[in-house]
Amino acid sequence: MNGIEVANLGYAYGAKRALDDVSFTVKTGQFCALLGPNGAGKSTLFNLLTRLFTSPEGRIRIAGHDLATGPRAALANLGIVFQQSTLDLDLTVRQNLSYFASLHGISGRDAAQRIEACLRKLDMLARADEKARSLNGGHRRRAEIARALIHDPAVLLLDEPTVGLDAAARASITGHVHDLTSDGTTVLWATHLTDEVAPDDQLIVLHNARVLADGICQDMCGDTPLQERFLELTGASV
Ligand SMILES: Nc1ncnc2c1ncn2[C@@H]1O[C@H](COP(=O)(O)OP(=O)(O)OP(=O)(O)O)[C@@H](O)[C@H]1O
Repeated sequence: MNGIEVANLGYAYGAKRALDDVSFTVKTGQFCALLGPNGAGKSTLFNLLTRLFTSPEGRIRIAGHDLATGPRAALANLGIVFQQSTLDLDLTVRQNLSYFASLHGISGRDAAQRIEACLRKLDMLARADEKARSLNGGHRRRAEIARALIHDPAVLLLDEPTVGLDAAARASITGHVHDLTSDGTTVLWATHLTDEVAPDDQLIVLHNARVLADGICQDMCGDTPLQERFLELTGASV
């Protein structure tokens, strides 16, 4: 089974085509970087994958579940990290995760064990009882990623999760999220930063509403640096 299947997806804002005949598959346990310049259609795609938007054009399957005909099962398999932080800054990290666990109907010992396990995956257990407000930007992001894993989703979506962070925090978060694939989590990571993509990641280049390229990064680039290859493909600046 694949983590994500998107087939012939289209979306328009009035006359403006934001996605046009977009198709791709992300295998279970694969890290997939969705790379595109501003306006490529990344946010629109995320809004469709999370069902904030719906479209009559095309089909989306999450962990084998059709998002249109089986939205409950599809969304239960989805963890989401939005570009803007949604932590409650007055709660501790543990309380933020506990709140999310409740929303998913998880409580008691089960919730406590999941919170510990998710925080451990992001190397955030030592900060569990600190208020979110006292954390730096990188740690806040790691807490949010841990929170997105609380219901053990098969697929994790992250929309430009490193925006506004320094190089060290970006590298740490990128590394932690790559590690999540080792237990079979499928990751779709939207970015416009080529240094967040590893050679064996799947890379989908989105430009002007269409998929320009889809493959394993090192196969796509050969000896050419990704930044250069990206510019060749899009003619855009990153
Ligand atoms: N509400 C809207 N009405 C009209 N056009 C829109 C609307 N939202 C987005 N668009 C257009 O649709 C296209 C795709 O936008 P989208 O936000 O999905 O791109 P993006 O890749 O996420 O860009 P960014 O990195 O800047 O967030 C762009 O040309 C954008 O101007």
